[in-house]
Amino acid sequence: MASSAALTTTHLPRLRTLLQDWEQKQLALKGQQRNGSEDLNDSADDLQITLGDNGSKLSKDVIVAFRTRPPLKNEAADKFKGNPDQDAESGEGGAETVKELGIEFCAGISVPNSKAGVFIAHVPGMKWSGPTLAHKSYDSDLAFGPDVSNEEVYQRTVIAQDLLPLVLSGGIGCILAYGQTSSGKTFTMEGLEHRIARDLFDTAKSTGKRLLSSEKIGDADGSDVFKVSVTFLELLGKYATDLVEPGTKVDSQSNPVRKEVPIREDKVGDVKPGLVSTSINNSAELEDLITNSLAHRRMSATNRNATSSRSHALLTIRVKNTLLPYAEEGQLILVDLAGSERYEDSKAHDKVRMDESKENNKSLMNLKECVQAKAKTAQEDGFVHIPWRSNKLTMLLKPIFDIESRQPSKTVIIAHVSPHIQDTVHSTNTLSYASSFKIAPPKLRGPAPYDANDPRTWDHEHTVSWLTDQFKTKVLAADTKDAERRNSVLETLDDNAPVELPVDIGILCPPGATGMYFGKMYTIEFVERCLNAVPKPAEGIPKVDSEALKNMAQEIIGALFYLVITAKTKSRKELMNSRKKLNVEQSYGEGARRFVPGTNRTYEVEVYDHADIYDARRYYGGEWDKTVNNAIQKSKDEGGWIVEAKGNAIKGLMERWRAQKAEKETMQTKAG
Ligand SMILES: Nc1ncnc2c1ncn2[C@@H]1O[C@H](COP(=O)(O)OP(=O)(O)OP(=O)(O)O)[C@@H](O)[C@H]1O
Repeated sequence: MASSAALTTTHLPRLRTLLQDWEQKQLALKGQQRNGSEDLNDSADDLQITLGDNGSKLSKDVIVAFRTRPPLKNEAADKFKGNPDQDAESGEGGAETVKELGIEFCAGISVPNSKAGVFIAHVPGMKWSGPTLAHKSYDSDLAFGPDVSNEEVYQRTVIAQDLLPLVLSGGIGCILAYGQTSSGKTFTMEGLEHRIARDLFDTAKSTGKRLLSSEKIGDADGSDVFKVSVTFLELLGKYATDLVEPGTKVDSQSNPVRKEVPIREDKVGDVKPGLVSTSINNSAELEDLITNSLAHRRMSATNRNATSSRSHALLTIRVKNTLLPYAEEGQLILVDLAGSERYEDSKAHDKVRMDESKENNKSLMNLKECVQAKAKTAQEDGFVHIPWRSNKLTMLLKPIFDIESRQPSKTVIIAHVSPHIQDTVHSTNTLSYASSFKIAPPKLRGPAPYDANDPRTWDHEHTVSWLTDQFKTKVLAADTKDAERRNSVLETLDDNAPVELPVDIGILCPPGATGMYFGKMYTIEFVERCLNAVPKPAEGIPKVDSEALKNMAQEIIGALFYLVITAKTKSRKELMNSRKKLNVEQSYGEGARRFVPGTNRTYEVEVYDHADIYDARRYYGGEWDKTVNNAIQKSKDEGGWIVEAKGNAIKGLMERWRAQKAEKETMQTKAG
C-alpha cells in the first residue's frame, strides 16, 4: 500500500474518480434499500441515534467522538505540492498542476449521516495498475462532520452528557481533544471553553436556587452557593508551567519563559501542582482568563500548521458547594492535547522540538493506556490496572483515573482528523486510537447474592432497612450528645424504642430504589433528596434542623460509597488472586516479563504472576517507574541493550519484593 506521503498531484484525478465511484455505489445501495425495507432501516438508524446518545449518557464513563473540519482556503494546493522527482519525470509542475486541473480537494473522510458515530476513511494504495482506494469504517459514540458547528458539538457533548450538573454535584468531567496537528483541536476546545464560560454561572445559579429552596430558604437567588476557581497549566514535553502567569523573559524563539511547576503526588496521594488559582465570579471574568492564558500558550510552525500548539493545555475549573463545605470539589478538566505527529512530519524540527514531539507522543500513548483501562473498568467487575503514574500528563488527570476515588466522573474524548486524503494514514491512526475506547456498556447480569457489606447486592427492602438503621443510629447519637450536654441522667437508650426519623424513608427510597441506585448518586443529589423528604413535624418544628440533616445525609451517603468501594476492592483482590499466570504483556507491556540474559543477546522469558506484579508495583509506588526508567536511561547512555536492562531492573525489583514479603510472613508466623 502506498503511504499517503507518496501521493502526488499526478494521482489525484484517479483517486477522485475512485472516490466518486464509491459514493455512487453507496447511493445506489441506499436506493435499493429504499425500494425494499428502507423505511424500516432509516427509522432503525434514527432509533439507533437516539438510543446511542441516551445509552451513552446513562451508562458510560468514557464517550468517544470523532470530528473533521472543512478544508481551508488554499490548503489543498499546499498539501499537494507534488513529489518533485515524480513531477519532474512526468513533466508536471506540482502546485501549478493542481490549479491547471482545477483539483482543489480530495476527501479522505466521509461521514455517513444516517448512522450515529461512524467515520469512513478512504485509504489510498498503489498497485501495478495504478492508485487504489480502500474504505475503512470506524465507530464512535458521536460523529461530527465538517459542517457541524462548535455550538452543536457543545450541545451534544457538554450539555447532552450533563457535564455541568455533574461538576456542580461534586463529580469530575473531562474533555480531551486529540488528533494530528492542524486537525482542529484548538478550534474545538476554544469553542467549548467559551461556551462553558457562557453557561456555567447560569447553571450554577439555578442549581443553587434549587438547593436553597429544598432547605426552605425560598427567596435567595442561588448565585452565591457555588465558588468557582480556575487554573490553566501548560505541559511542554516534561516541563509544566502556569499559563496564567505572563512570563517576564523570552527565549530564543520569543516564547515567554516561565518557571517550572513541579508535578508530584503528595503524601495523601493528591496531585496538586502549585498553580495560581484564580477565583472567578462571572462569565466575563472566566472568558478573560481563558483568552489571556491562551495567548501565553507556546505555538510554533509545524509542517502542517503555521501556529501549531506544541504543548498540552489543561484548563481546570473547580467548583465548591458552600452549602456542603465538607463535600469534594467538582472539577471540569478541559485538555487541548499537543498535536500527534508522525516521525516523518516531525523530522524537519530541530533537536529540542524533536525531543518534545517524542515526549508528546509518549504521553499520548500513556494516555491511551489509561483511557482504555478506564473504559474497561465500567465493563469488568474485576481489576483493571490504570497506569496513571506513568507520566506527568496522566498524573495530572489522576482525578479521572483513580479507581478508588469516590467522585463520579465522565470523560469525553474528541478525536480530530484532517479532511484531506493526503492525511488519511494519520487519520486512520487517530481513528483507531480513539475507537479503541468505545467499549460496550456493562452487560446486564442476574442479581448477585445478598451481601450485607456490598450495597451493589441490596434489593429495595435491604436498602430501606439499611437507610432506616443509619438515620436511627445518627438520631440516637445526636440525642445522647444532647442529653450529655444538658447533664441529664440518661438511661441506656433502647434500640427498639420508636425513633422519630428526620426523613421519610418511603419518600427517600421509593419502590425500585436499591443500594446500587444510591451508590451511583452524587452526594449533593442525595442531600437534596433528604431535605425534600423531611416529614411534616407534629409540633411544627423539625426535630433535626437542616444543617444537621445535611451533615447526617453526607455521612450516610459517604458510608454507602465506602461500602461500595471496599466491596469492589475486595472482589478485585479475589479476582487477582484467582488469576494465575496471565498474559501480562497486555497489561504491563514487555516490562512485566523476567528477562534472563543469555548468549548473543538471546534471552529466556519467565512471566511473573499478574497479582504479584500488581502488588509489587503498589508497594513500590513511584520507585518502580524510577528504577526501571533509570536503568533504561543508563543502558541508553552506555549504548547497552535496553530490553535487557529493563528486564533486569524489573527482575531486581520483583526479587527484592519477594524477599521482603517472605521476611514479613516469617515474622508474622513467629508473632502469631
Ligand atoms: N470545524 C472547523 N471549521 C472551520 N475551521 C476550522 C475548524 N476546525 C479547525 N479549523 C481551522 O483549521 C486550522 C487548524 O485548526 P487548529 O489550530 O484548531 O488545529 P490543532 O489541531 O489545534 O493544531 P495543532 O495541534 O497544530 O495546534 C485553524 O485555522 C482553524 O481555525
